[in-house]
Amino acid sequence: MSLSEILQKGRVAVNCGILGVRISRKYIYTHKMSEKPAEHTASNGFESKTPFLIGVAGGTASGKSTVCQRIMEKLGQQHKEQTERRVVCISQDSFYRTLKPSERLRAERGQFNFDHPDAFDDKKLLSILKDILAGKKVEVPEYDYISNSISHRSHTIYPADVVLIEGILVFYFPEVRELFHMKLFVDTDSDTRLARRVPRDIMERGRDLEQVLNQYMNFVKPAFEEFCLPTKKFADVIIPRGADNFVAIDLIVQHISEYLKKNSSDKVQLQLSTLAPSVPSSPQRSGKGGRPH
Ligand SMILES: Nc1ncnc2c1ncn2[C@@H]1O[C@H](COP(=O)(O)OP(=O)(O)O)[C@@H](O)[C@H]1O
Ligand SMILES: O=c1ccn([C@@H]2O[C@H](COP(=O)(O)O)[C@@H](O)[C@H]2O)c(=O)[nH]1
Repeated sequence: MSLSEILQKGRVAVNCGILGVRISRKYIYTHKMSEKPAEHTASNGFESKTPFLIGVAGGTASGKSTVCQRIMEKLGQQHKEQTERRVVCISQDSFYRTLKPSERLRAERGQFNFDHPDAFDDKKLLSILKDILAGKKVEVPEYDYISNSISHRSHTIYPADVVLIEGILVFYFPEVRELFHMKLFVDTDSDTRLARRVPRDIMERGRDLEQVLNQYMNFVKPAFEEFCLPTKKFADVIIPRGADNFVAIDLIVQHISEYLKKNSSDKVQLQLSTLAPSVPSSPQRSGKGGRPH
């Protein structure tokens, strides 16, 4: 059964161990109304030909970016020129707010809470998302984790059919949350997340082991429990094990590709070469004997 068929079935909460699907009444309404998805009557108040906006939340290092990357790859978007992309991805990290001098000093000592909602400029995020939904081209800054600040570089996000926005707290701010047509939550076990965050922060974000562990225990873990985890309830689709969950990713890709196909009469043909369901080739992939997370 395809994800869209599941979506037509009514208000259900399914978790078959592979893919947790939680569908709100509002969401079903949106999709039942959208026989022609190109003109989806958005539940977010934006009507007609606005991009299909997908929020991807989950704890740090749960695999949000990797899941988005897989979705882009499977839709043949990853290697396209920015101007040609029909699916684009943005990170919430681009919307960290500028720190005051005293906060900057604390951040340098690993004593600033980057996992608290106050660390973000949610108004700016909201305004950019509204521009995207209005079909505008926007500039999204790059975040520099070494200097703990927005860098001088930015990416131009051209109007696209589908926009993914990933981040730890994308479902936290109600006005932002309400803009999404689809909400995904990447649900990866916390030990696995910590085991991934340590090497990533050391190798890619210029931290040392002590800093990473202190920050994790003092800020990341408590803030995850207080602010991120409670937003799981807003998700339409929960993806256990993140990017390892080939079945969930295939279902999501199938749903997006159906949307794109119906929306593509006047646009370039999609290259859906990799849409066939992935065949489990290892115990880890099939879930038999793989890592227990
Ligand atoms: N399924 C996976 N198996 C192994 N490593 C993974 C997997 N998913 C993500 N990673 C690695 O874990 C780290 C965090 O993943 P990432 O996708 O950046 O998470 P997030 O965007 O949620 O912070 C990265 O180094 C990434 O390469
Ligand atoms: O300057 C910064 C900004 C953020 N962080 C940490 O990043 C993660 C969010 O990014 P993910 O890719 O989702 O992990 C968050 O937990 C912050 O603690 C940082 O360390 N420094």
